[in-house]
Amino acid sequence: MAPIVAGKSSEAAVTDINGQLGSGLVHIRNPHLDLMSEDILYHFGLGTKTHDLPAMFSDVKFVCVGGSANRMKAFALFIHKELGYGSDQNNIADICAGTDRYCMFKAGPVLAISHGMGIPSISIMLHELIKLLHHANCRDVVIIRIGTSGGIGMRPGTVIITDTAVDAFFRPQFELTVLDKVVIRSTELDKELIQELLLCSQEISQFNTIVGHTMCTYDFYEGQGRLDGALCSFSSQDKFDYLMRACSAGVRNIEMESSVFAAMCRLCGLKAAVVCVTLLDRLQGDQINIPHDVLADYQLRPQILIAAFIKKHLGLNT
Ligand SMILES: O=P(O)(O)O[C@@H]1C[C@H](O)[C@@H](CO)O1
Ligand SMILES: O=c1cc[nH]c(=O)[nH]1
Repeated sequence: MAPIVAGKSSEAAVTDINGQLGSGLVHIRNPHLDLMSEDILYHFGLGTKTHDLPAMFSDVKFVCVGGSANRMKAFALFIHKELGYGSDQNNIADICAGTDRYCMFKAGPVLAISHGMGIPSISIMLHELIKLLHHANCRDVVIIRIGTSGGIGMRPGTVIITDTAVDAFFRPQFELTVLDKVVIRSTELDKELIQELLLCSQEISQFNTIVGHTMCTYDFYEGQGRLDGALCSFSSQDKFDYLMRACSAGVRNIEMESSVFAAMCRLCGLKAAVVCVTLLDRLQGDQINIPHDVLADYQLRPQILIAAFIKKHLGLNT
């Protein structure tokens, strides 16, 4: 089946998006939505008739997303304190408490949301998040994924800012089957935002941060060339050769959400970035066996960088 390549149509999309970016509004690319009298954001437990979304969210300027609910709650508490709103846990309530699919916390202009693991999970969250930002009339929103990853030839604890998310063939694209057609979308991320984040990390100077390609896979084990899953059909040499080819193609880390995140945010005119810490060097092994306190310290690194970035944007001292 011939895929629908996003080449020409995505160029048209960029023109569209630029127009939309002028107003700063989120670009919803679905004509059916206007015909609906109510929109239920089922996995958030929110809706346009049951909740006053503009009153709840119109001041949102930064959205931070990550896989784990606990990490995103910890980030919400951290940013709440960093922005000077205090450290009282009681001030942070889960806005999606009506459902256990995702959790969502708000600290002033910052929204923190968990997205679970993998492309299907983050993509459902993004559909509802992007519609939420649209219904709430949010403007000039920056969205950042703060996650964990496996590095390739990187010292564990290195923070990688993604320039382009690539697939398992190292192509800068995300493929989705829509009806019975394969749709291909670009996974390029905002260059200006990448440089701003890199500068921020140099200013805080607390950990090594680099810019590179991030490979996004559909699986943690075989899909990332691990030898320690329940199934494995390749040799350790095959694994090593594949990771070395990825490295030669510019891939510096591997995770499981960046491609659909980049593609959807780009098409909807959202300035987006992916910032992931590496938990291990995949050329050295597959198992994540670092002590709990080291893991906690590593997971904090993208949060520290993004907190500094947000504070800088808000004109607060870092
Ligand atoms: O945001 P997180 O740390 O969940 O991202 C990576 C990619 C997968 O979701 C998960 C695998 O452990 O970690
Ligand atoms: O190796 C790793 C570590 C975290 N997340 C991944 O997807 N892969």
